[in-house]
Amino acid sequence: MSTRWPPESSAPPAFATVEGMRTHVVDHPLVAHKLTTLRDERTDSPTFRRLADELVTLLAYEATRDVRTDQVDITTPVTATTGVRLSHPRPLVVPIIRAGLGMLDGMTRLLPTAEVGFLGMIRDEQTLQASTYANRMPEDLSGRQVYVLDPMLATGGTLVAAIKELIARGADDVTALCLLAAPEGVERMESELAGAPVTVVTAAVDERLNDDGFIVPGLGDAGDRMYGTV
Ligand SMILES: O=P(O)(O)OC[C@H]1O[C@H](OP(=O)(O)OP(=O)(O)O)[C@H](O)[C@@H]1O
Ligand SMILES: O=c1cc[nH]c(=O)[nH]1
Ligand SMILES: [Mg+2]
Repeated sequence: MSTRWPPESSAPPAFATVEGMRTHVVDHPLVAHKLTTLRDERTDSPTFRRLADELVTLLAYEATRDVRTDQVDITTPVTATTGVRLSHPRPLVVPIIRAGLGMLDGMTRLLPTAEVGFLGMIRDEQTLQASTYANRMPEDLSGRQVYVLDPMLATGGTLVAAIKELIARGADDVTALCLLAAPEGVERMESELAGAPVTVVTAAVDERLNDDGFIVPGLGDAGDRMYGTV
């Protein structure tokens, strides 16, 4: 079950569980407002970058709902009490270069102590196959929570490959933050990562992919719009 774009009704937020993988569509008027401007072809690169940054911070609020914490004792100016702090080891944030880099500041604004790793991936325009051209991540991710940043979940090839690599290194809890997802990509994630500890948090699940593998209605090529290469 997913909330589709355009919305058909004032449906409640979708939070679906399929064999372990969860898809969470953040249903909030501010998210919808910013996403609409992001989609608009008239939006220029500086505005696109600013909106992507703002949207990530809103998504991150939901995506970090299960971030691990430890109880700590503190003393306020009034009395002793208990609270929580983020656990060690710290979460790892992995932006998928190129377009995912535009989501990094928005994420680390909420998680300033997170470690950051990098994956450079590109999707072949003809075959739509994803390949990795850069990998700078800790070798051992045993027991780590990881947040992957990629604005577009289209066929799912990029995110499935990225998440398989993280799980192979030992990550035991992976959350992907995407600005937009296609139903085809969500279904591929659910089938190829069935049973894996994976959550997708997105601002919307759109209608479909077109013949070129682009999300419809989508927002075009996120990397090109972010970095002005159109
Ligand atoms: O779900 P998929 O079908 O794999 O497509 C999604 C990927 O495509 C885009 O990257 P692109 O290859 O355009 O690289 P870029 O970020 O450098 O522009 C996007 O940023 C995702 O990483
Ligand atoms: O619609 C799409 C699909 C893949 N990558 C993008 O940037 N946009
Ligand atoms: Mg691109």
